[in-house]
Amino acid sequence: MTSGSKGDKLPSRSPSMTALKMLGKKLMGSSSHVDNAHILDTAGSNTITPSRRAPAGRNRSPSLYRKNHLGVREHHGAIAVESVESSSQINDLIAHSHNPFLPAATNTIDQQRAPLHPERERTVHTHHAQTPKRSQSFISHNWPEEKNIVYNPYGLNDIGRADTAFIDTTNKKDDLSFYLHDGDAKIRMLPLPIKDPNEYLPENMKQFSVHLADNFIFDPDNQTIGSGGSCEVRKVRSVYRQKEIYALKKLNMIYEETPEKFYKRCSKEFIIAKTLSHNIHITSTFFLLKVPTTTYTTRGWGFVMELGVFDLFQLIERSGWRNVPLPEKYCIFKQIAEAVKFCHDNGIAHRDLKPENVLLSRTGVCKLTDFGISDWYHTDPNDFSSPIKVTEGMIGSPPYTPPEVMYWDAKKHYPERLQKPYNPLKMDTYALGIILFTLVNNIIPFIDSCNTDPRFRDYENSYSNFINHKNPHFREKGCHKPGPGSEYKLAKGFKSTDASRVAWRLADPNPETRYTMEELFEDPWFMALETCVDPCETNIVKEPQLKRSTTNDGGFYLNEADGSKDDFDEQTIISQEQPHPTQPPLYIKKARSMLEIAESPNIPNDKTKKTSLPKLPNVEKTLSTLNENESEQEETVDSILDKPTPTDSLLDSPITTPVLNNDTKPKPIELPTKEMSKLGISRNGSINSNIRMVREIPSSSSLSGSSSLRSVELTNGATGKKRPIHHHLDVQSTISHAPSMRSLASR
Ligand SMILES: Nc1ncnc2c1ncn2[C@@H]1O[C@H](COP(=O)(O)OP(=O)(O)OP(=O)(O)O)[C@@H](O)[C@H]1O
Repeated sequence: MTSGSKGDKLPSRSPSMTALKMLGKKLMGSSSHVDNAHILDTAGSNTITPSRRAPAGRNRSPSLYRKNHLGVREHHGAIAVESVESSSQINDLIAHSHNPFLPAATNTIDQQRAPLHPERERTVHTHHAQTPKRSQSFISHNWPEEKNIVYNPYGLNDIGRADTAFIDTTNKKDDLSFYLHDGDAKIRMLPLPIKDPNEYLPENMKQFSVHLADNFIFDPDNQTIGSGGSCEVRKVRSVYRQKEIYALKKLNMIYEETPEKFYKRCSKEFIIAKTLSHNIHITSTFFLLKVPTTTYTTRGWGFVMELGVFDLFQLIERSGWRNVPLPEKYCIFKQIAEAVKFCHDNGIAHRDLKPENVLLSRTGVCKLTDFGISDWYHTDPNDFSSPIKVTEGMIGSPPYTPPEVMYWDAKKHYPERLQKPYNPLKMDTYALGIILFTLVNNIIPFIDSCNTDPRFRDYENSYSNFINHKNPHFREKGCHKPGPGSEYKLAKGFKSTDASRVAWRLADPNPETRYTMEELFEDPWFMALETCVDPCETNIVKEPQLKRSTTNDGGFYLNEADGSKDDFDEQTIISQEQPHPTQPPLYIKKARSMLEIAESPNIPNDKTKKTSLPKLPNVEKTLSTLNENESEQEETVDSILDKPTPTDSLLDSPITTPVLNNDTKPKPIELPTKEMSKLGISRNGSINSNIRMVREIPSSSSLSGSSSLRSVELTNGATGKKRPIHHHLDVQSTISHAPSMRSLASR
């Protein structure tokens, strides 16, 4: 059961933090943070440079929920990659931003030479101020700098490509993709041809098939089950086993992003997500595929992922959440902590932890997702003994973003001296602390983790008060004395001074003394927490089968591994119809007769030879639905994919629990240098990928109720997936359609 009615067919925008903030406003009886600009004027003069004070009543975005990704830069241990820019400098760069890909010709030349000083070539570029036509929902977002585009010997692929003309996003006249909207002003269309994801993936991740339509079909209800700043999430089914349902995270190119940057950003997210897809607390990400244009989706790239039932935010916002016993909340917290630990153990900092990025499986297992701004945190991503790479710039989602990162928020106008490189791991531990506060108090503790927020100032004062008067050793390593008690507003809800210790130590405003993950896992209270999931359980969702792969000439290859499976009992013939005079024929298959199957159960399977395979049903339908204008286009695989894919009316199978059967152990990340170069990732692992905007929350109707899930959990008990201690999905909701939240969020 979700926050919305089951019959609701309209995808609802997420109330997200806006809703929490609204709730916070109600519960805490304080003025909204939209009014906080004046606080800047009244805050201590030592922290705010008068000349930089925000004018009272400055016009902030109606959307309080936002992610800022302005001017993120990385340091490599002691080696600074470039001089520190202040907010004002960043703003200057915004005003004079240029795209490192520019001009296209220069860019391709640049790609052919190794820079003498790659770091120097990374300059900060932001687009925050000069977006010509930004949709309302993007107003509050800072745009990622264009940086870290380094020597890319493989970028030669771009030479002569149609999309090189689109690289200049600062010059809208030349950027034809700017005009290629799908009707939604937010989303830009990628120029054709859509690039092959394999071009951007390291050898060990290259995929047999790169087209969604080869092996998947859209779920018939075709609903958006979630969306974020640069994605929309829909259900897809395996062509072969239609009961197997997965999530397709369709990635959108956004304003100011070049196609090349889009490809690099998405492939980086995919590589990280896939690398981590070996843990029960990480949402499995399977494939990075080309997605065709459909009735509701524009062409592009998308991830096929494990399907979550809903995210943790949606659970917390339910009215019944406040009745959830603390041990169950702590169980959720520990599961998230396990996920974060796994990321860190694998060299990755998540950097955007928040309830929206924790999905719940059908059996109530918490799974971390959204690695869109995650990064390798070692200076050498392949060497886990190398120093931690510190970060600069504003990233993340307030209030889960710690104070040391908030100093980089240009909107806060903090003095430069406060903007110091920070440890991304401490970002994650701080966010864990805020998540724990939120789980326990049913509300975020404050809106921004910085002193422009009066609630945060209260918290800081309480922190100092507790240390000065109650426990002077509180911040010392190994001190497990009781934390603050019920006399402190943000400790009361824990009903345990041990639990409050953990929350406060994690959300320590001072990063130097903040709990590390190691300290968290050594904390006696945390260690004693019982979870309903065995943390050693490595079973993850079964990877969908890829059996067919479209070739460049429109035919298909058969996957040797899967091709002889008995559920694939067709034979192929060559179609008489040719899609285009210049194109070779499409290969289609006809069903084999029972006699033929009996005579030869297995299909001859020679992977070196192109096997004639069926033109997929959806592609066939697609071809028949070409509209006049589009049919004038030369038909390539890409153009076929670009046509609407009709939904398959035969799909009416009930949703079933994906099979959990993978025993793969976590592996350290191994990313060859050349592959990293190809991705535009420097040796320090940095890449400009920090693009975040307003998110939406799935329509509740797309999500299943929990009553049937309990039985799933119990029947699966024998496989050891989850101990039936808690059922985290059983949270009542009586305010599923709070209009104020929805309407505010959808403004
Ligand atoms: N695999 C999935 N199964 C079900 N729902 C999902 C899945 N992945 C994402 N969602 C839903 O879509 C939302 C947005 O997804 P995600 O956070 O990955 O996108 P994003 O563009 O990075 O969003 P944001 O801007 O909030 O970070 C999630 O909060 C969740 O509600």
